[in-house]
Amino acid sequence: MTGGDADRRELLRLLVGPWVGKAVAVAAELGVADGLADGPRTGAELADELRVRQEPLERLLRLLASVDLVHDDAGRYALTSTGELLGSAHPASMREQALLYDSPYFREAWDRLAEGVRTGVRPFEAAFGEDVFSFIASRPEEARRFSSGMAAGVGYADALASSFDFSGVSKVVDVGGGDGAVLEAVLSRHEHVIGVLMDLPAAMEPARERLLPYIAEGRCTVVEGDFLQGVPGADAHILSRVLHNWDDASAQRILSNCRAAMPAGGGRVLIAERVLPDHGHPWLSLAFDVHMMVMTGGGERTGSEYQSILKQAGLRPVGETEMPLEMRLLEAAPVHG
Ligand SMILES: C[S@@+](CC[C@H](N)C(=O)[O-])C[C@H]1O[C@@H](n2cnc3c(N)ncnc32)[C@H](O)[C@@H]1O
Repeated sequence: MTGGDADRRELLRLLVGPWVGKAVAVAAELGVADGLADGPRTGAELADELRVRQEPLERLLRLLASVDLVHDDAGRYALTSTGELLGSAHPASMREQALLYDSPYFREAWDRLAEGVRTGVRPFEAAFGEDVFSFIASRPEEARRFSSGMAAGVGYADALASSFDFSGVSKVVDVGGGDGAVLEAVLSRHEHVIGVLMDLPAAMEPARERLLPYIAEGRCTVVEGDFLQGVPGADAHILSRVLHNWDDASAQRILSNCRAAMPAGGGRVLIAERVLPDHGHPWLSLAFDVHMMVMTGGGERTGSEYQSILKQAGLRPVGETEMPLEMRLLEAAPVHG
């Protein structure tokens, strides 16, 4: 029978999803994981440390326990391995991603989803009258939060740096490289490679901060530029989570600009994206597909859709590797080269 208790609970689980997401973001904001990083605490100890009220904190913690972010350790709250990722000092910390996804402008853009589906307008632009990158450009606090939130979501950077054979590459350009988390992974693993990070002005400061050791060594430069106009030359161009922000015409333009900046007879474009399968419903990739529709007017593509935009840009796929978080590394080479 349909409409039984199990169906209703399942639907309710989805409907209250935003409440749970908000509770996780609030835990990140209050520093719950930092407060538990050195070991289990009673509710009273944690409330004292975080300077919050014990009773509402314990109710928040009970909800976090229901989704396996904390657990009961002999009457004290302790982090699970998932909960540890909300700690700001964790090497793979996702705290900044939790804070970014809770940004009011993310929510306001999502509030326009119905309008976007009804009329085809871009929800972010309907909400704010400009595109997301212009919006961020005039708000330094949001630019910083965007950079650190994106960097916290780059849990595939080491996989990218080790999946591709960089032995024949002397110079790499990270096109739209954000705060440089991907380029940092490449430069740290491949000491013979020099790198250029290219992005909009708002990304310059966080990128220079992260890449400072490599800039000091003379192995890295950080440059402002518009990838729709052109990109610096290199043996390899990285496009990590860039193409999914753009419609096909602009994505082709970015790829053509990389193609034009490749050395005669070679070069690679390394595309890190979620690639939609022809069949099946991978929830993470599909959630990001709708998120891209809301935020940028872009979207995730299937393998054949990537092949088609590569072809239009004079490129051909030459390799594909699975990475964590449903990400893939697509390698492309010039069609004639
Ligand atoms: C989704 S972020 C990805 C950042 C980084 N590659 C990563 O994977 O973490 C997209 C990046 O594209 C940059 N961007 C947007 N429009 C650009 C343009 N016209 N020229 C250069 N960079 C641009 C943004 O500033 C942002 O850093």
